[in-house]
Amino acid sequence: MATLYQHHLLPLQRLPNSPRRPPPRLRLPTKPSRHHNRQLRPRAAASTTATVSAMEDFRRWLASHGAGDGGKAIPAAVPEGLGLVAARDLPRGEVVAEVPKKLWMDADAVAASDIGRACGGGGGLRPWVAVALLLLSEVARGADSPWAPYLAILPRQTDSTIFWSEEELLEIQGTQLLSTTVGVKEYVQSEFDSVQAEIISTNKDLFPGSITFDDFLWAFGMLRSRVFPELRGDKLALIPFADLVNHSPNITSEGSSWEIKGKGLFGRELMFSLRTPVNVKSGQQIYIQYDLDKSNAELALDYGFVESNPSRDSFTVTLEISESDPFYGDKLDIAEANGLGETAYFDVILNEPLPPQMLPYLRLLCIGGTDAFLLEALFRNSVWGHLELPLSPDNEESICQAMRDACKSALADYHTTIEEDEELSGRENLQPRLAIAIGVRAGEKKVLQHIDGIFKQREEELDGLEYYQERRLKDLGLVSDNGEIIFWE
Ligand SMILES: C[S@@+](CC[C@H](N)C(=O)[O-])C[C@H]1O[C@@H](n2cnc3c(N)ncnc32)[C@H](O)[C@@H]1O
Repeated sequence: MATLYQHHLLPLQRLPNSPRRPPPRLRLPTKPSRHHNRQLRPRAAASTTATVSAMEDFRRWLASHGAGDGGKAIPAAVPEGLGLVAARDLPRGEVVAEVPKKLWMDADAVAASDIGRACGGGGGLRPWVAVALLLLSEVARGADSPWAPYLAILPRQTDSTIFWSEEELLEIQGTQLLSTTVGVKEYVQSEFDSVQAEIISTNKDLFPGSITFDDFLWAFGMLRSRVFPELRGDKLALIPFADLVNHSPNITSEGSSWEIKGKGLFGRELMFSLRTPVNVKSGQQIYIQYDLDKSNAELALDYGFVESNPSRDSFTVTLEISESDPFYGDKLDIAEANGLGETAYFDVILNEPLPPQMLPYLRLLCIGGTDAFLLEALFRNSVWGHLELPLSPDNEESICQAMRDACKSALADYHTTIEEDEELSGRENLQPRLAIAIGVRAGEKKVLQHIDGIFKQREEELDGLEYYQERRLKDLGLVSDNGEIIFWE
């Protein structure tokens, strides 16, 4: 029988970011922004002044390195923290920021740095770990760092769930987002443990103060929220200036808003070039679309915001062939032959049909009794085709029941109802993190209700469906047009 995982309630006390941890000792950027945990650390008036001068330093730094593009976009304070504001009317497609490679924090910058020298060019490290270490070591250098004006304007936090306190995480109790957040932090912790042992503790000169897990998590969070999606993996790079551009849900164009091109003599100097995807009036903020494919949970985890668009509400259904299933081996063979495995993940989106392979996989999991003959080797090449349509009333009823039970039990694990969430979300002056929590948990529940609705409707239609045996008889010409079985007189 199938095992259905809806989500995992993870013990909060295991979060690596427990308040018992000592505060970070590395001096991280102090840019005040709305991302500061307002409840715990209200913005100090003095630091606002520091930001103004930090912004001026940053603009000067950009100008002195030939970054910009004729001053069309100006880094400025905006509701999302910092952003890019149009200095004049800009038509769609206009280049608004050009950033030469010498300013990027990427694998080549790591290789050329002391970090690169300390670890053989940095090539043995995961790309994000290498750039994270570069970021932290440059922060440690303070004013001596060539990137100092950029580092000074980076936020101390975003509203990504990786930065939430345990109390804030309680607001997403029972959600898949909590489970993912805990998993990501555990992953970052394990990477931190190894670089701490192998690089940080053995290169005290590069990291004169101690680097804590919170520092490393900050670096991870900066990369996660600022790297342009296509620049992941080996190409991972922080692009100062261009990375100030914020996201707007109103921009729905598919194409990329940026490119890397050669400039200068023989096009030798690489330049990151950002374009505005829409017309922007002078004084308005320039926005792009970060990623049309990300769910609200992914937006919350990566960037610390969500959208009210229902197509961002999604729930990942995890299905698994149970090892105790008497047909485990055959079912696994069939799943593998069709590109799936013992465990399969299906992202269901609100108000959209189920992913195409979900029903066949579910039917496979629930095969038993008189349908088991389909698992025989004789059917191996054709079985998936049969699974795409209902097999038998018993099998179809089992998948409906399994999914409806799973949805019911998942819905029972949330600590609020959709109605309560909707009431809360209508309140004024909602804290950004609470608004994210409400958006994600309401979205997950709506998707679970949507899945339940699909299987409820199917349950009601069970009698009217056509099953394998009828299809087979039809193929053999043994069923008349009105559905009667043809007998010989
Ligand atoms: C690439 S950075 C953009 C620059 C950033 N605003 C800053 O102050 O440095 C991405 C971060 O900007 C913020 N952001 C971008 N678009 C946003 C939006 N539509 N709503 C809320 N925050 C947004 C989030 O904190 C996100 O993690």
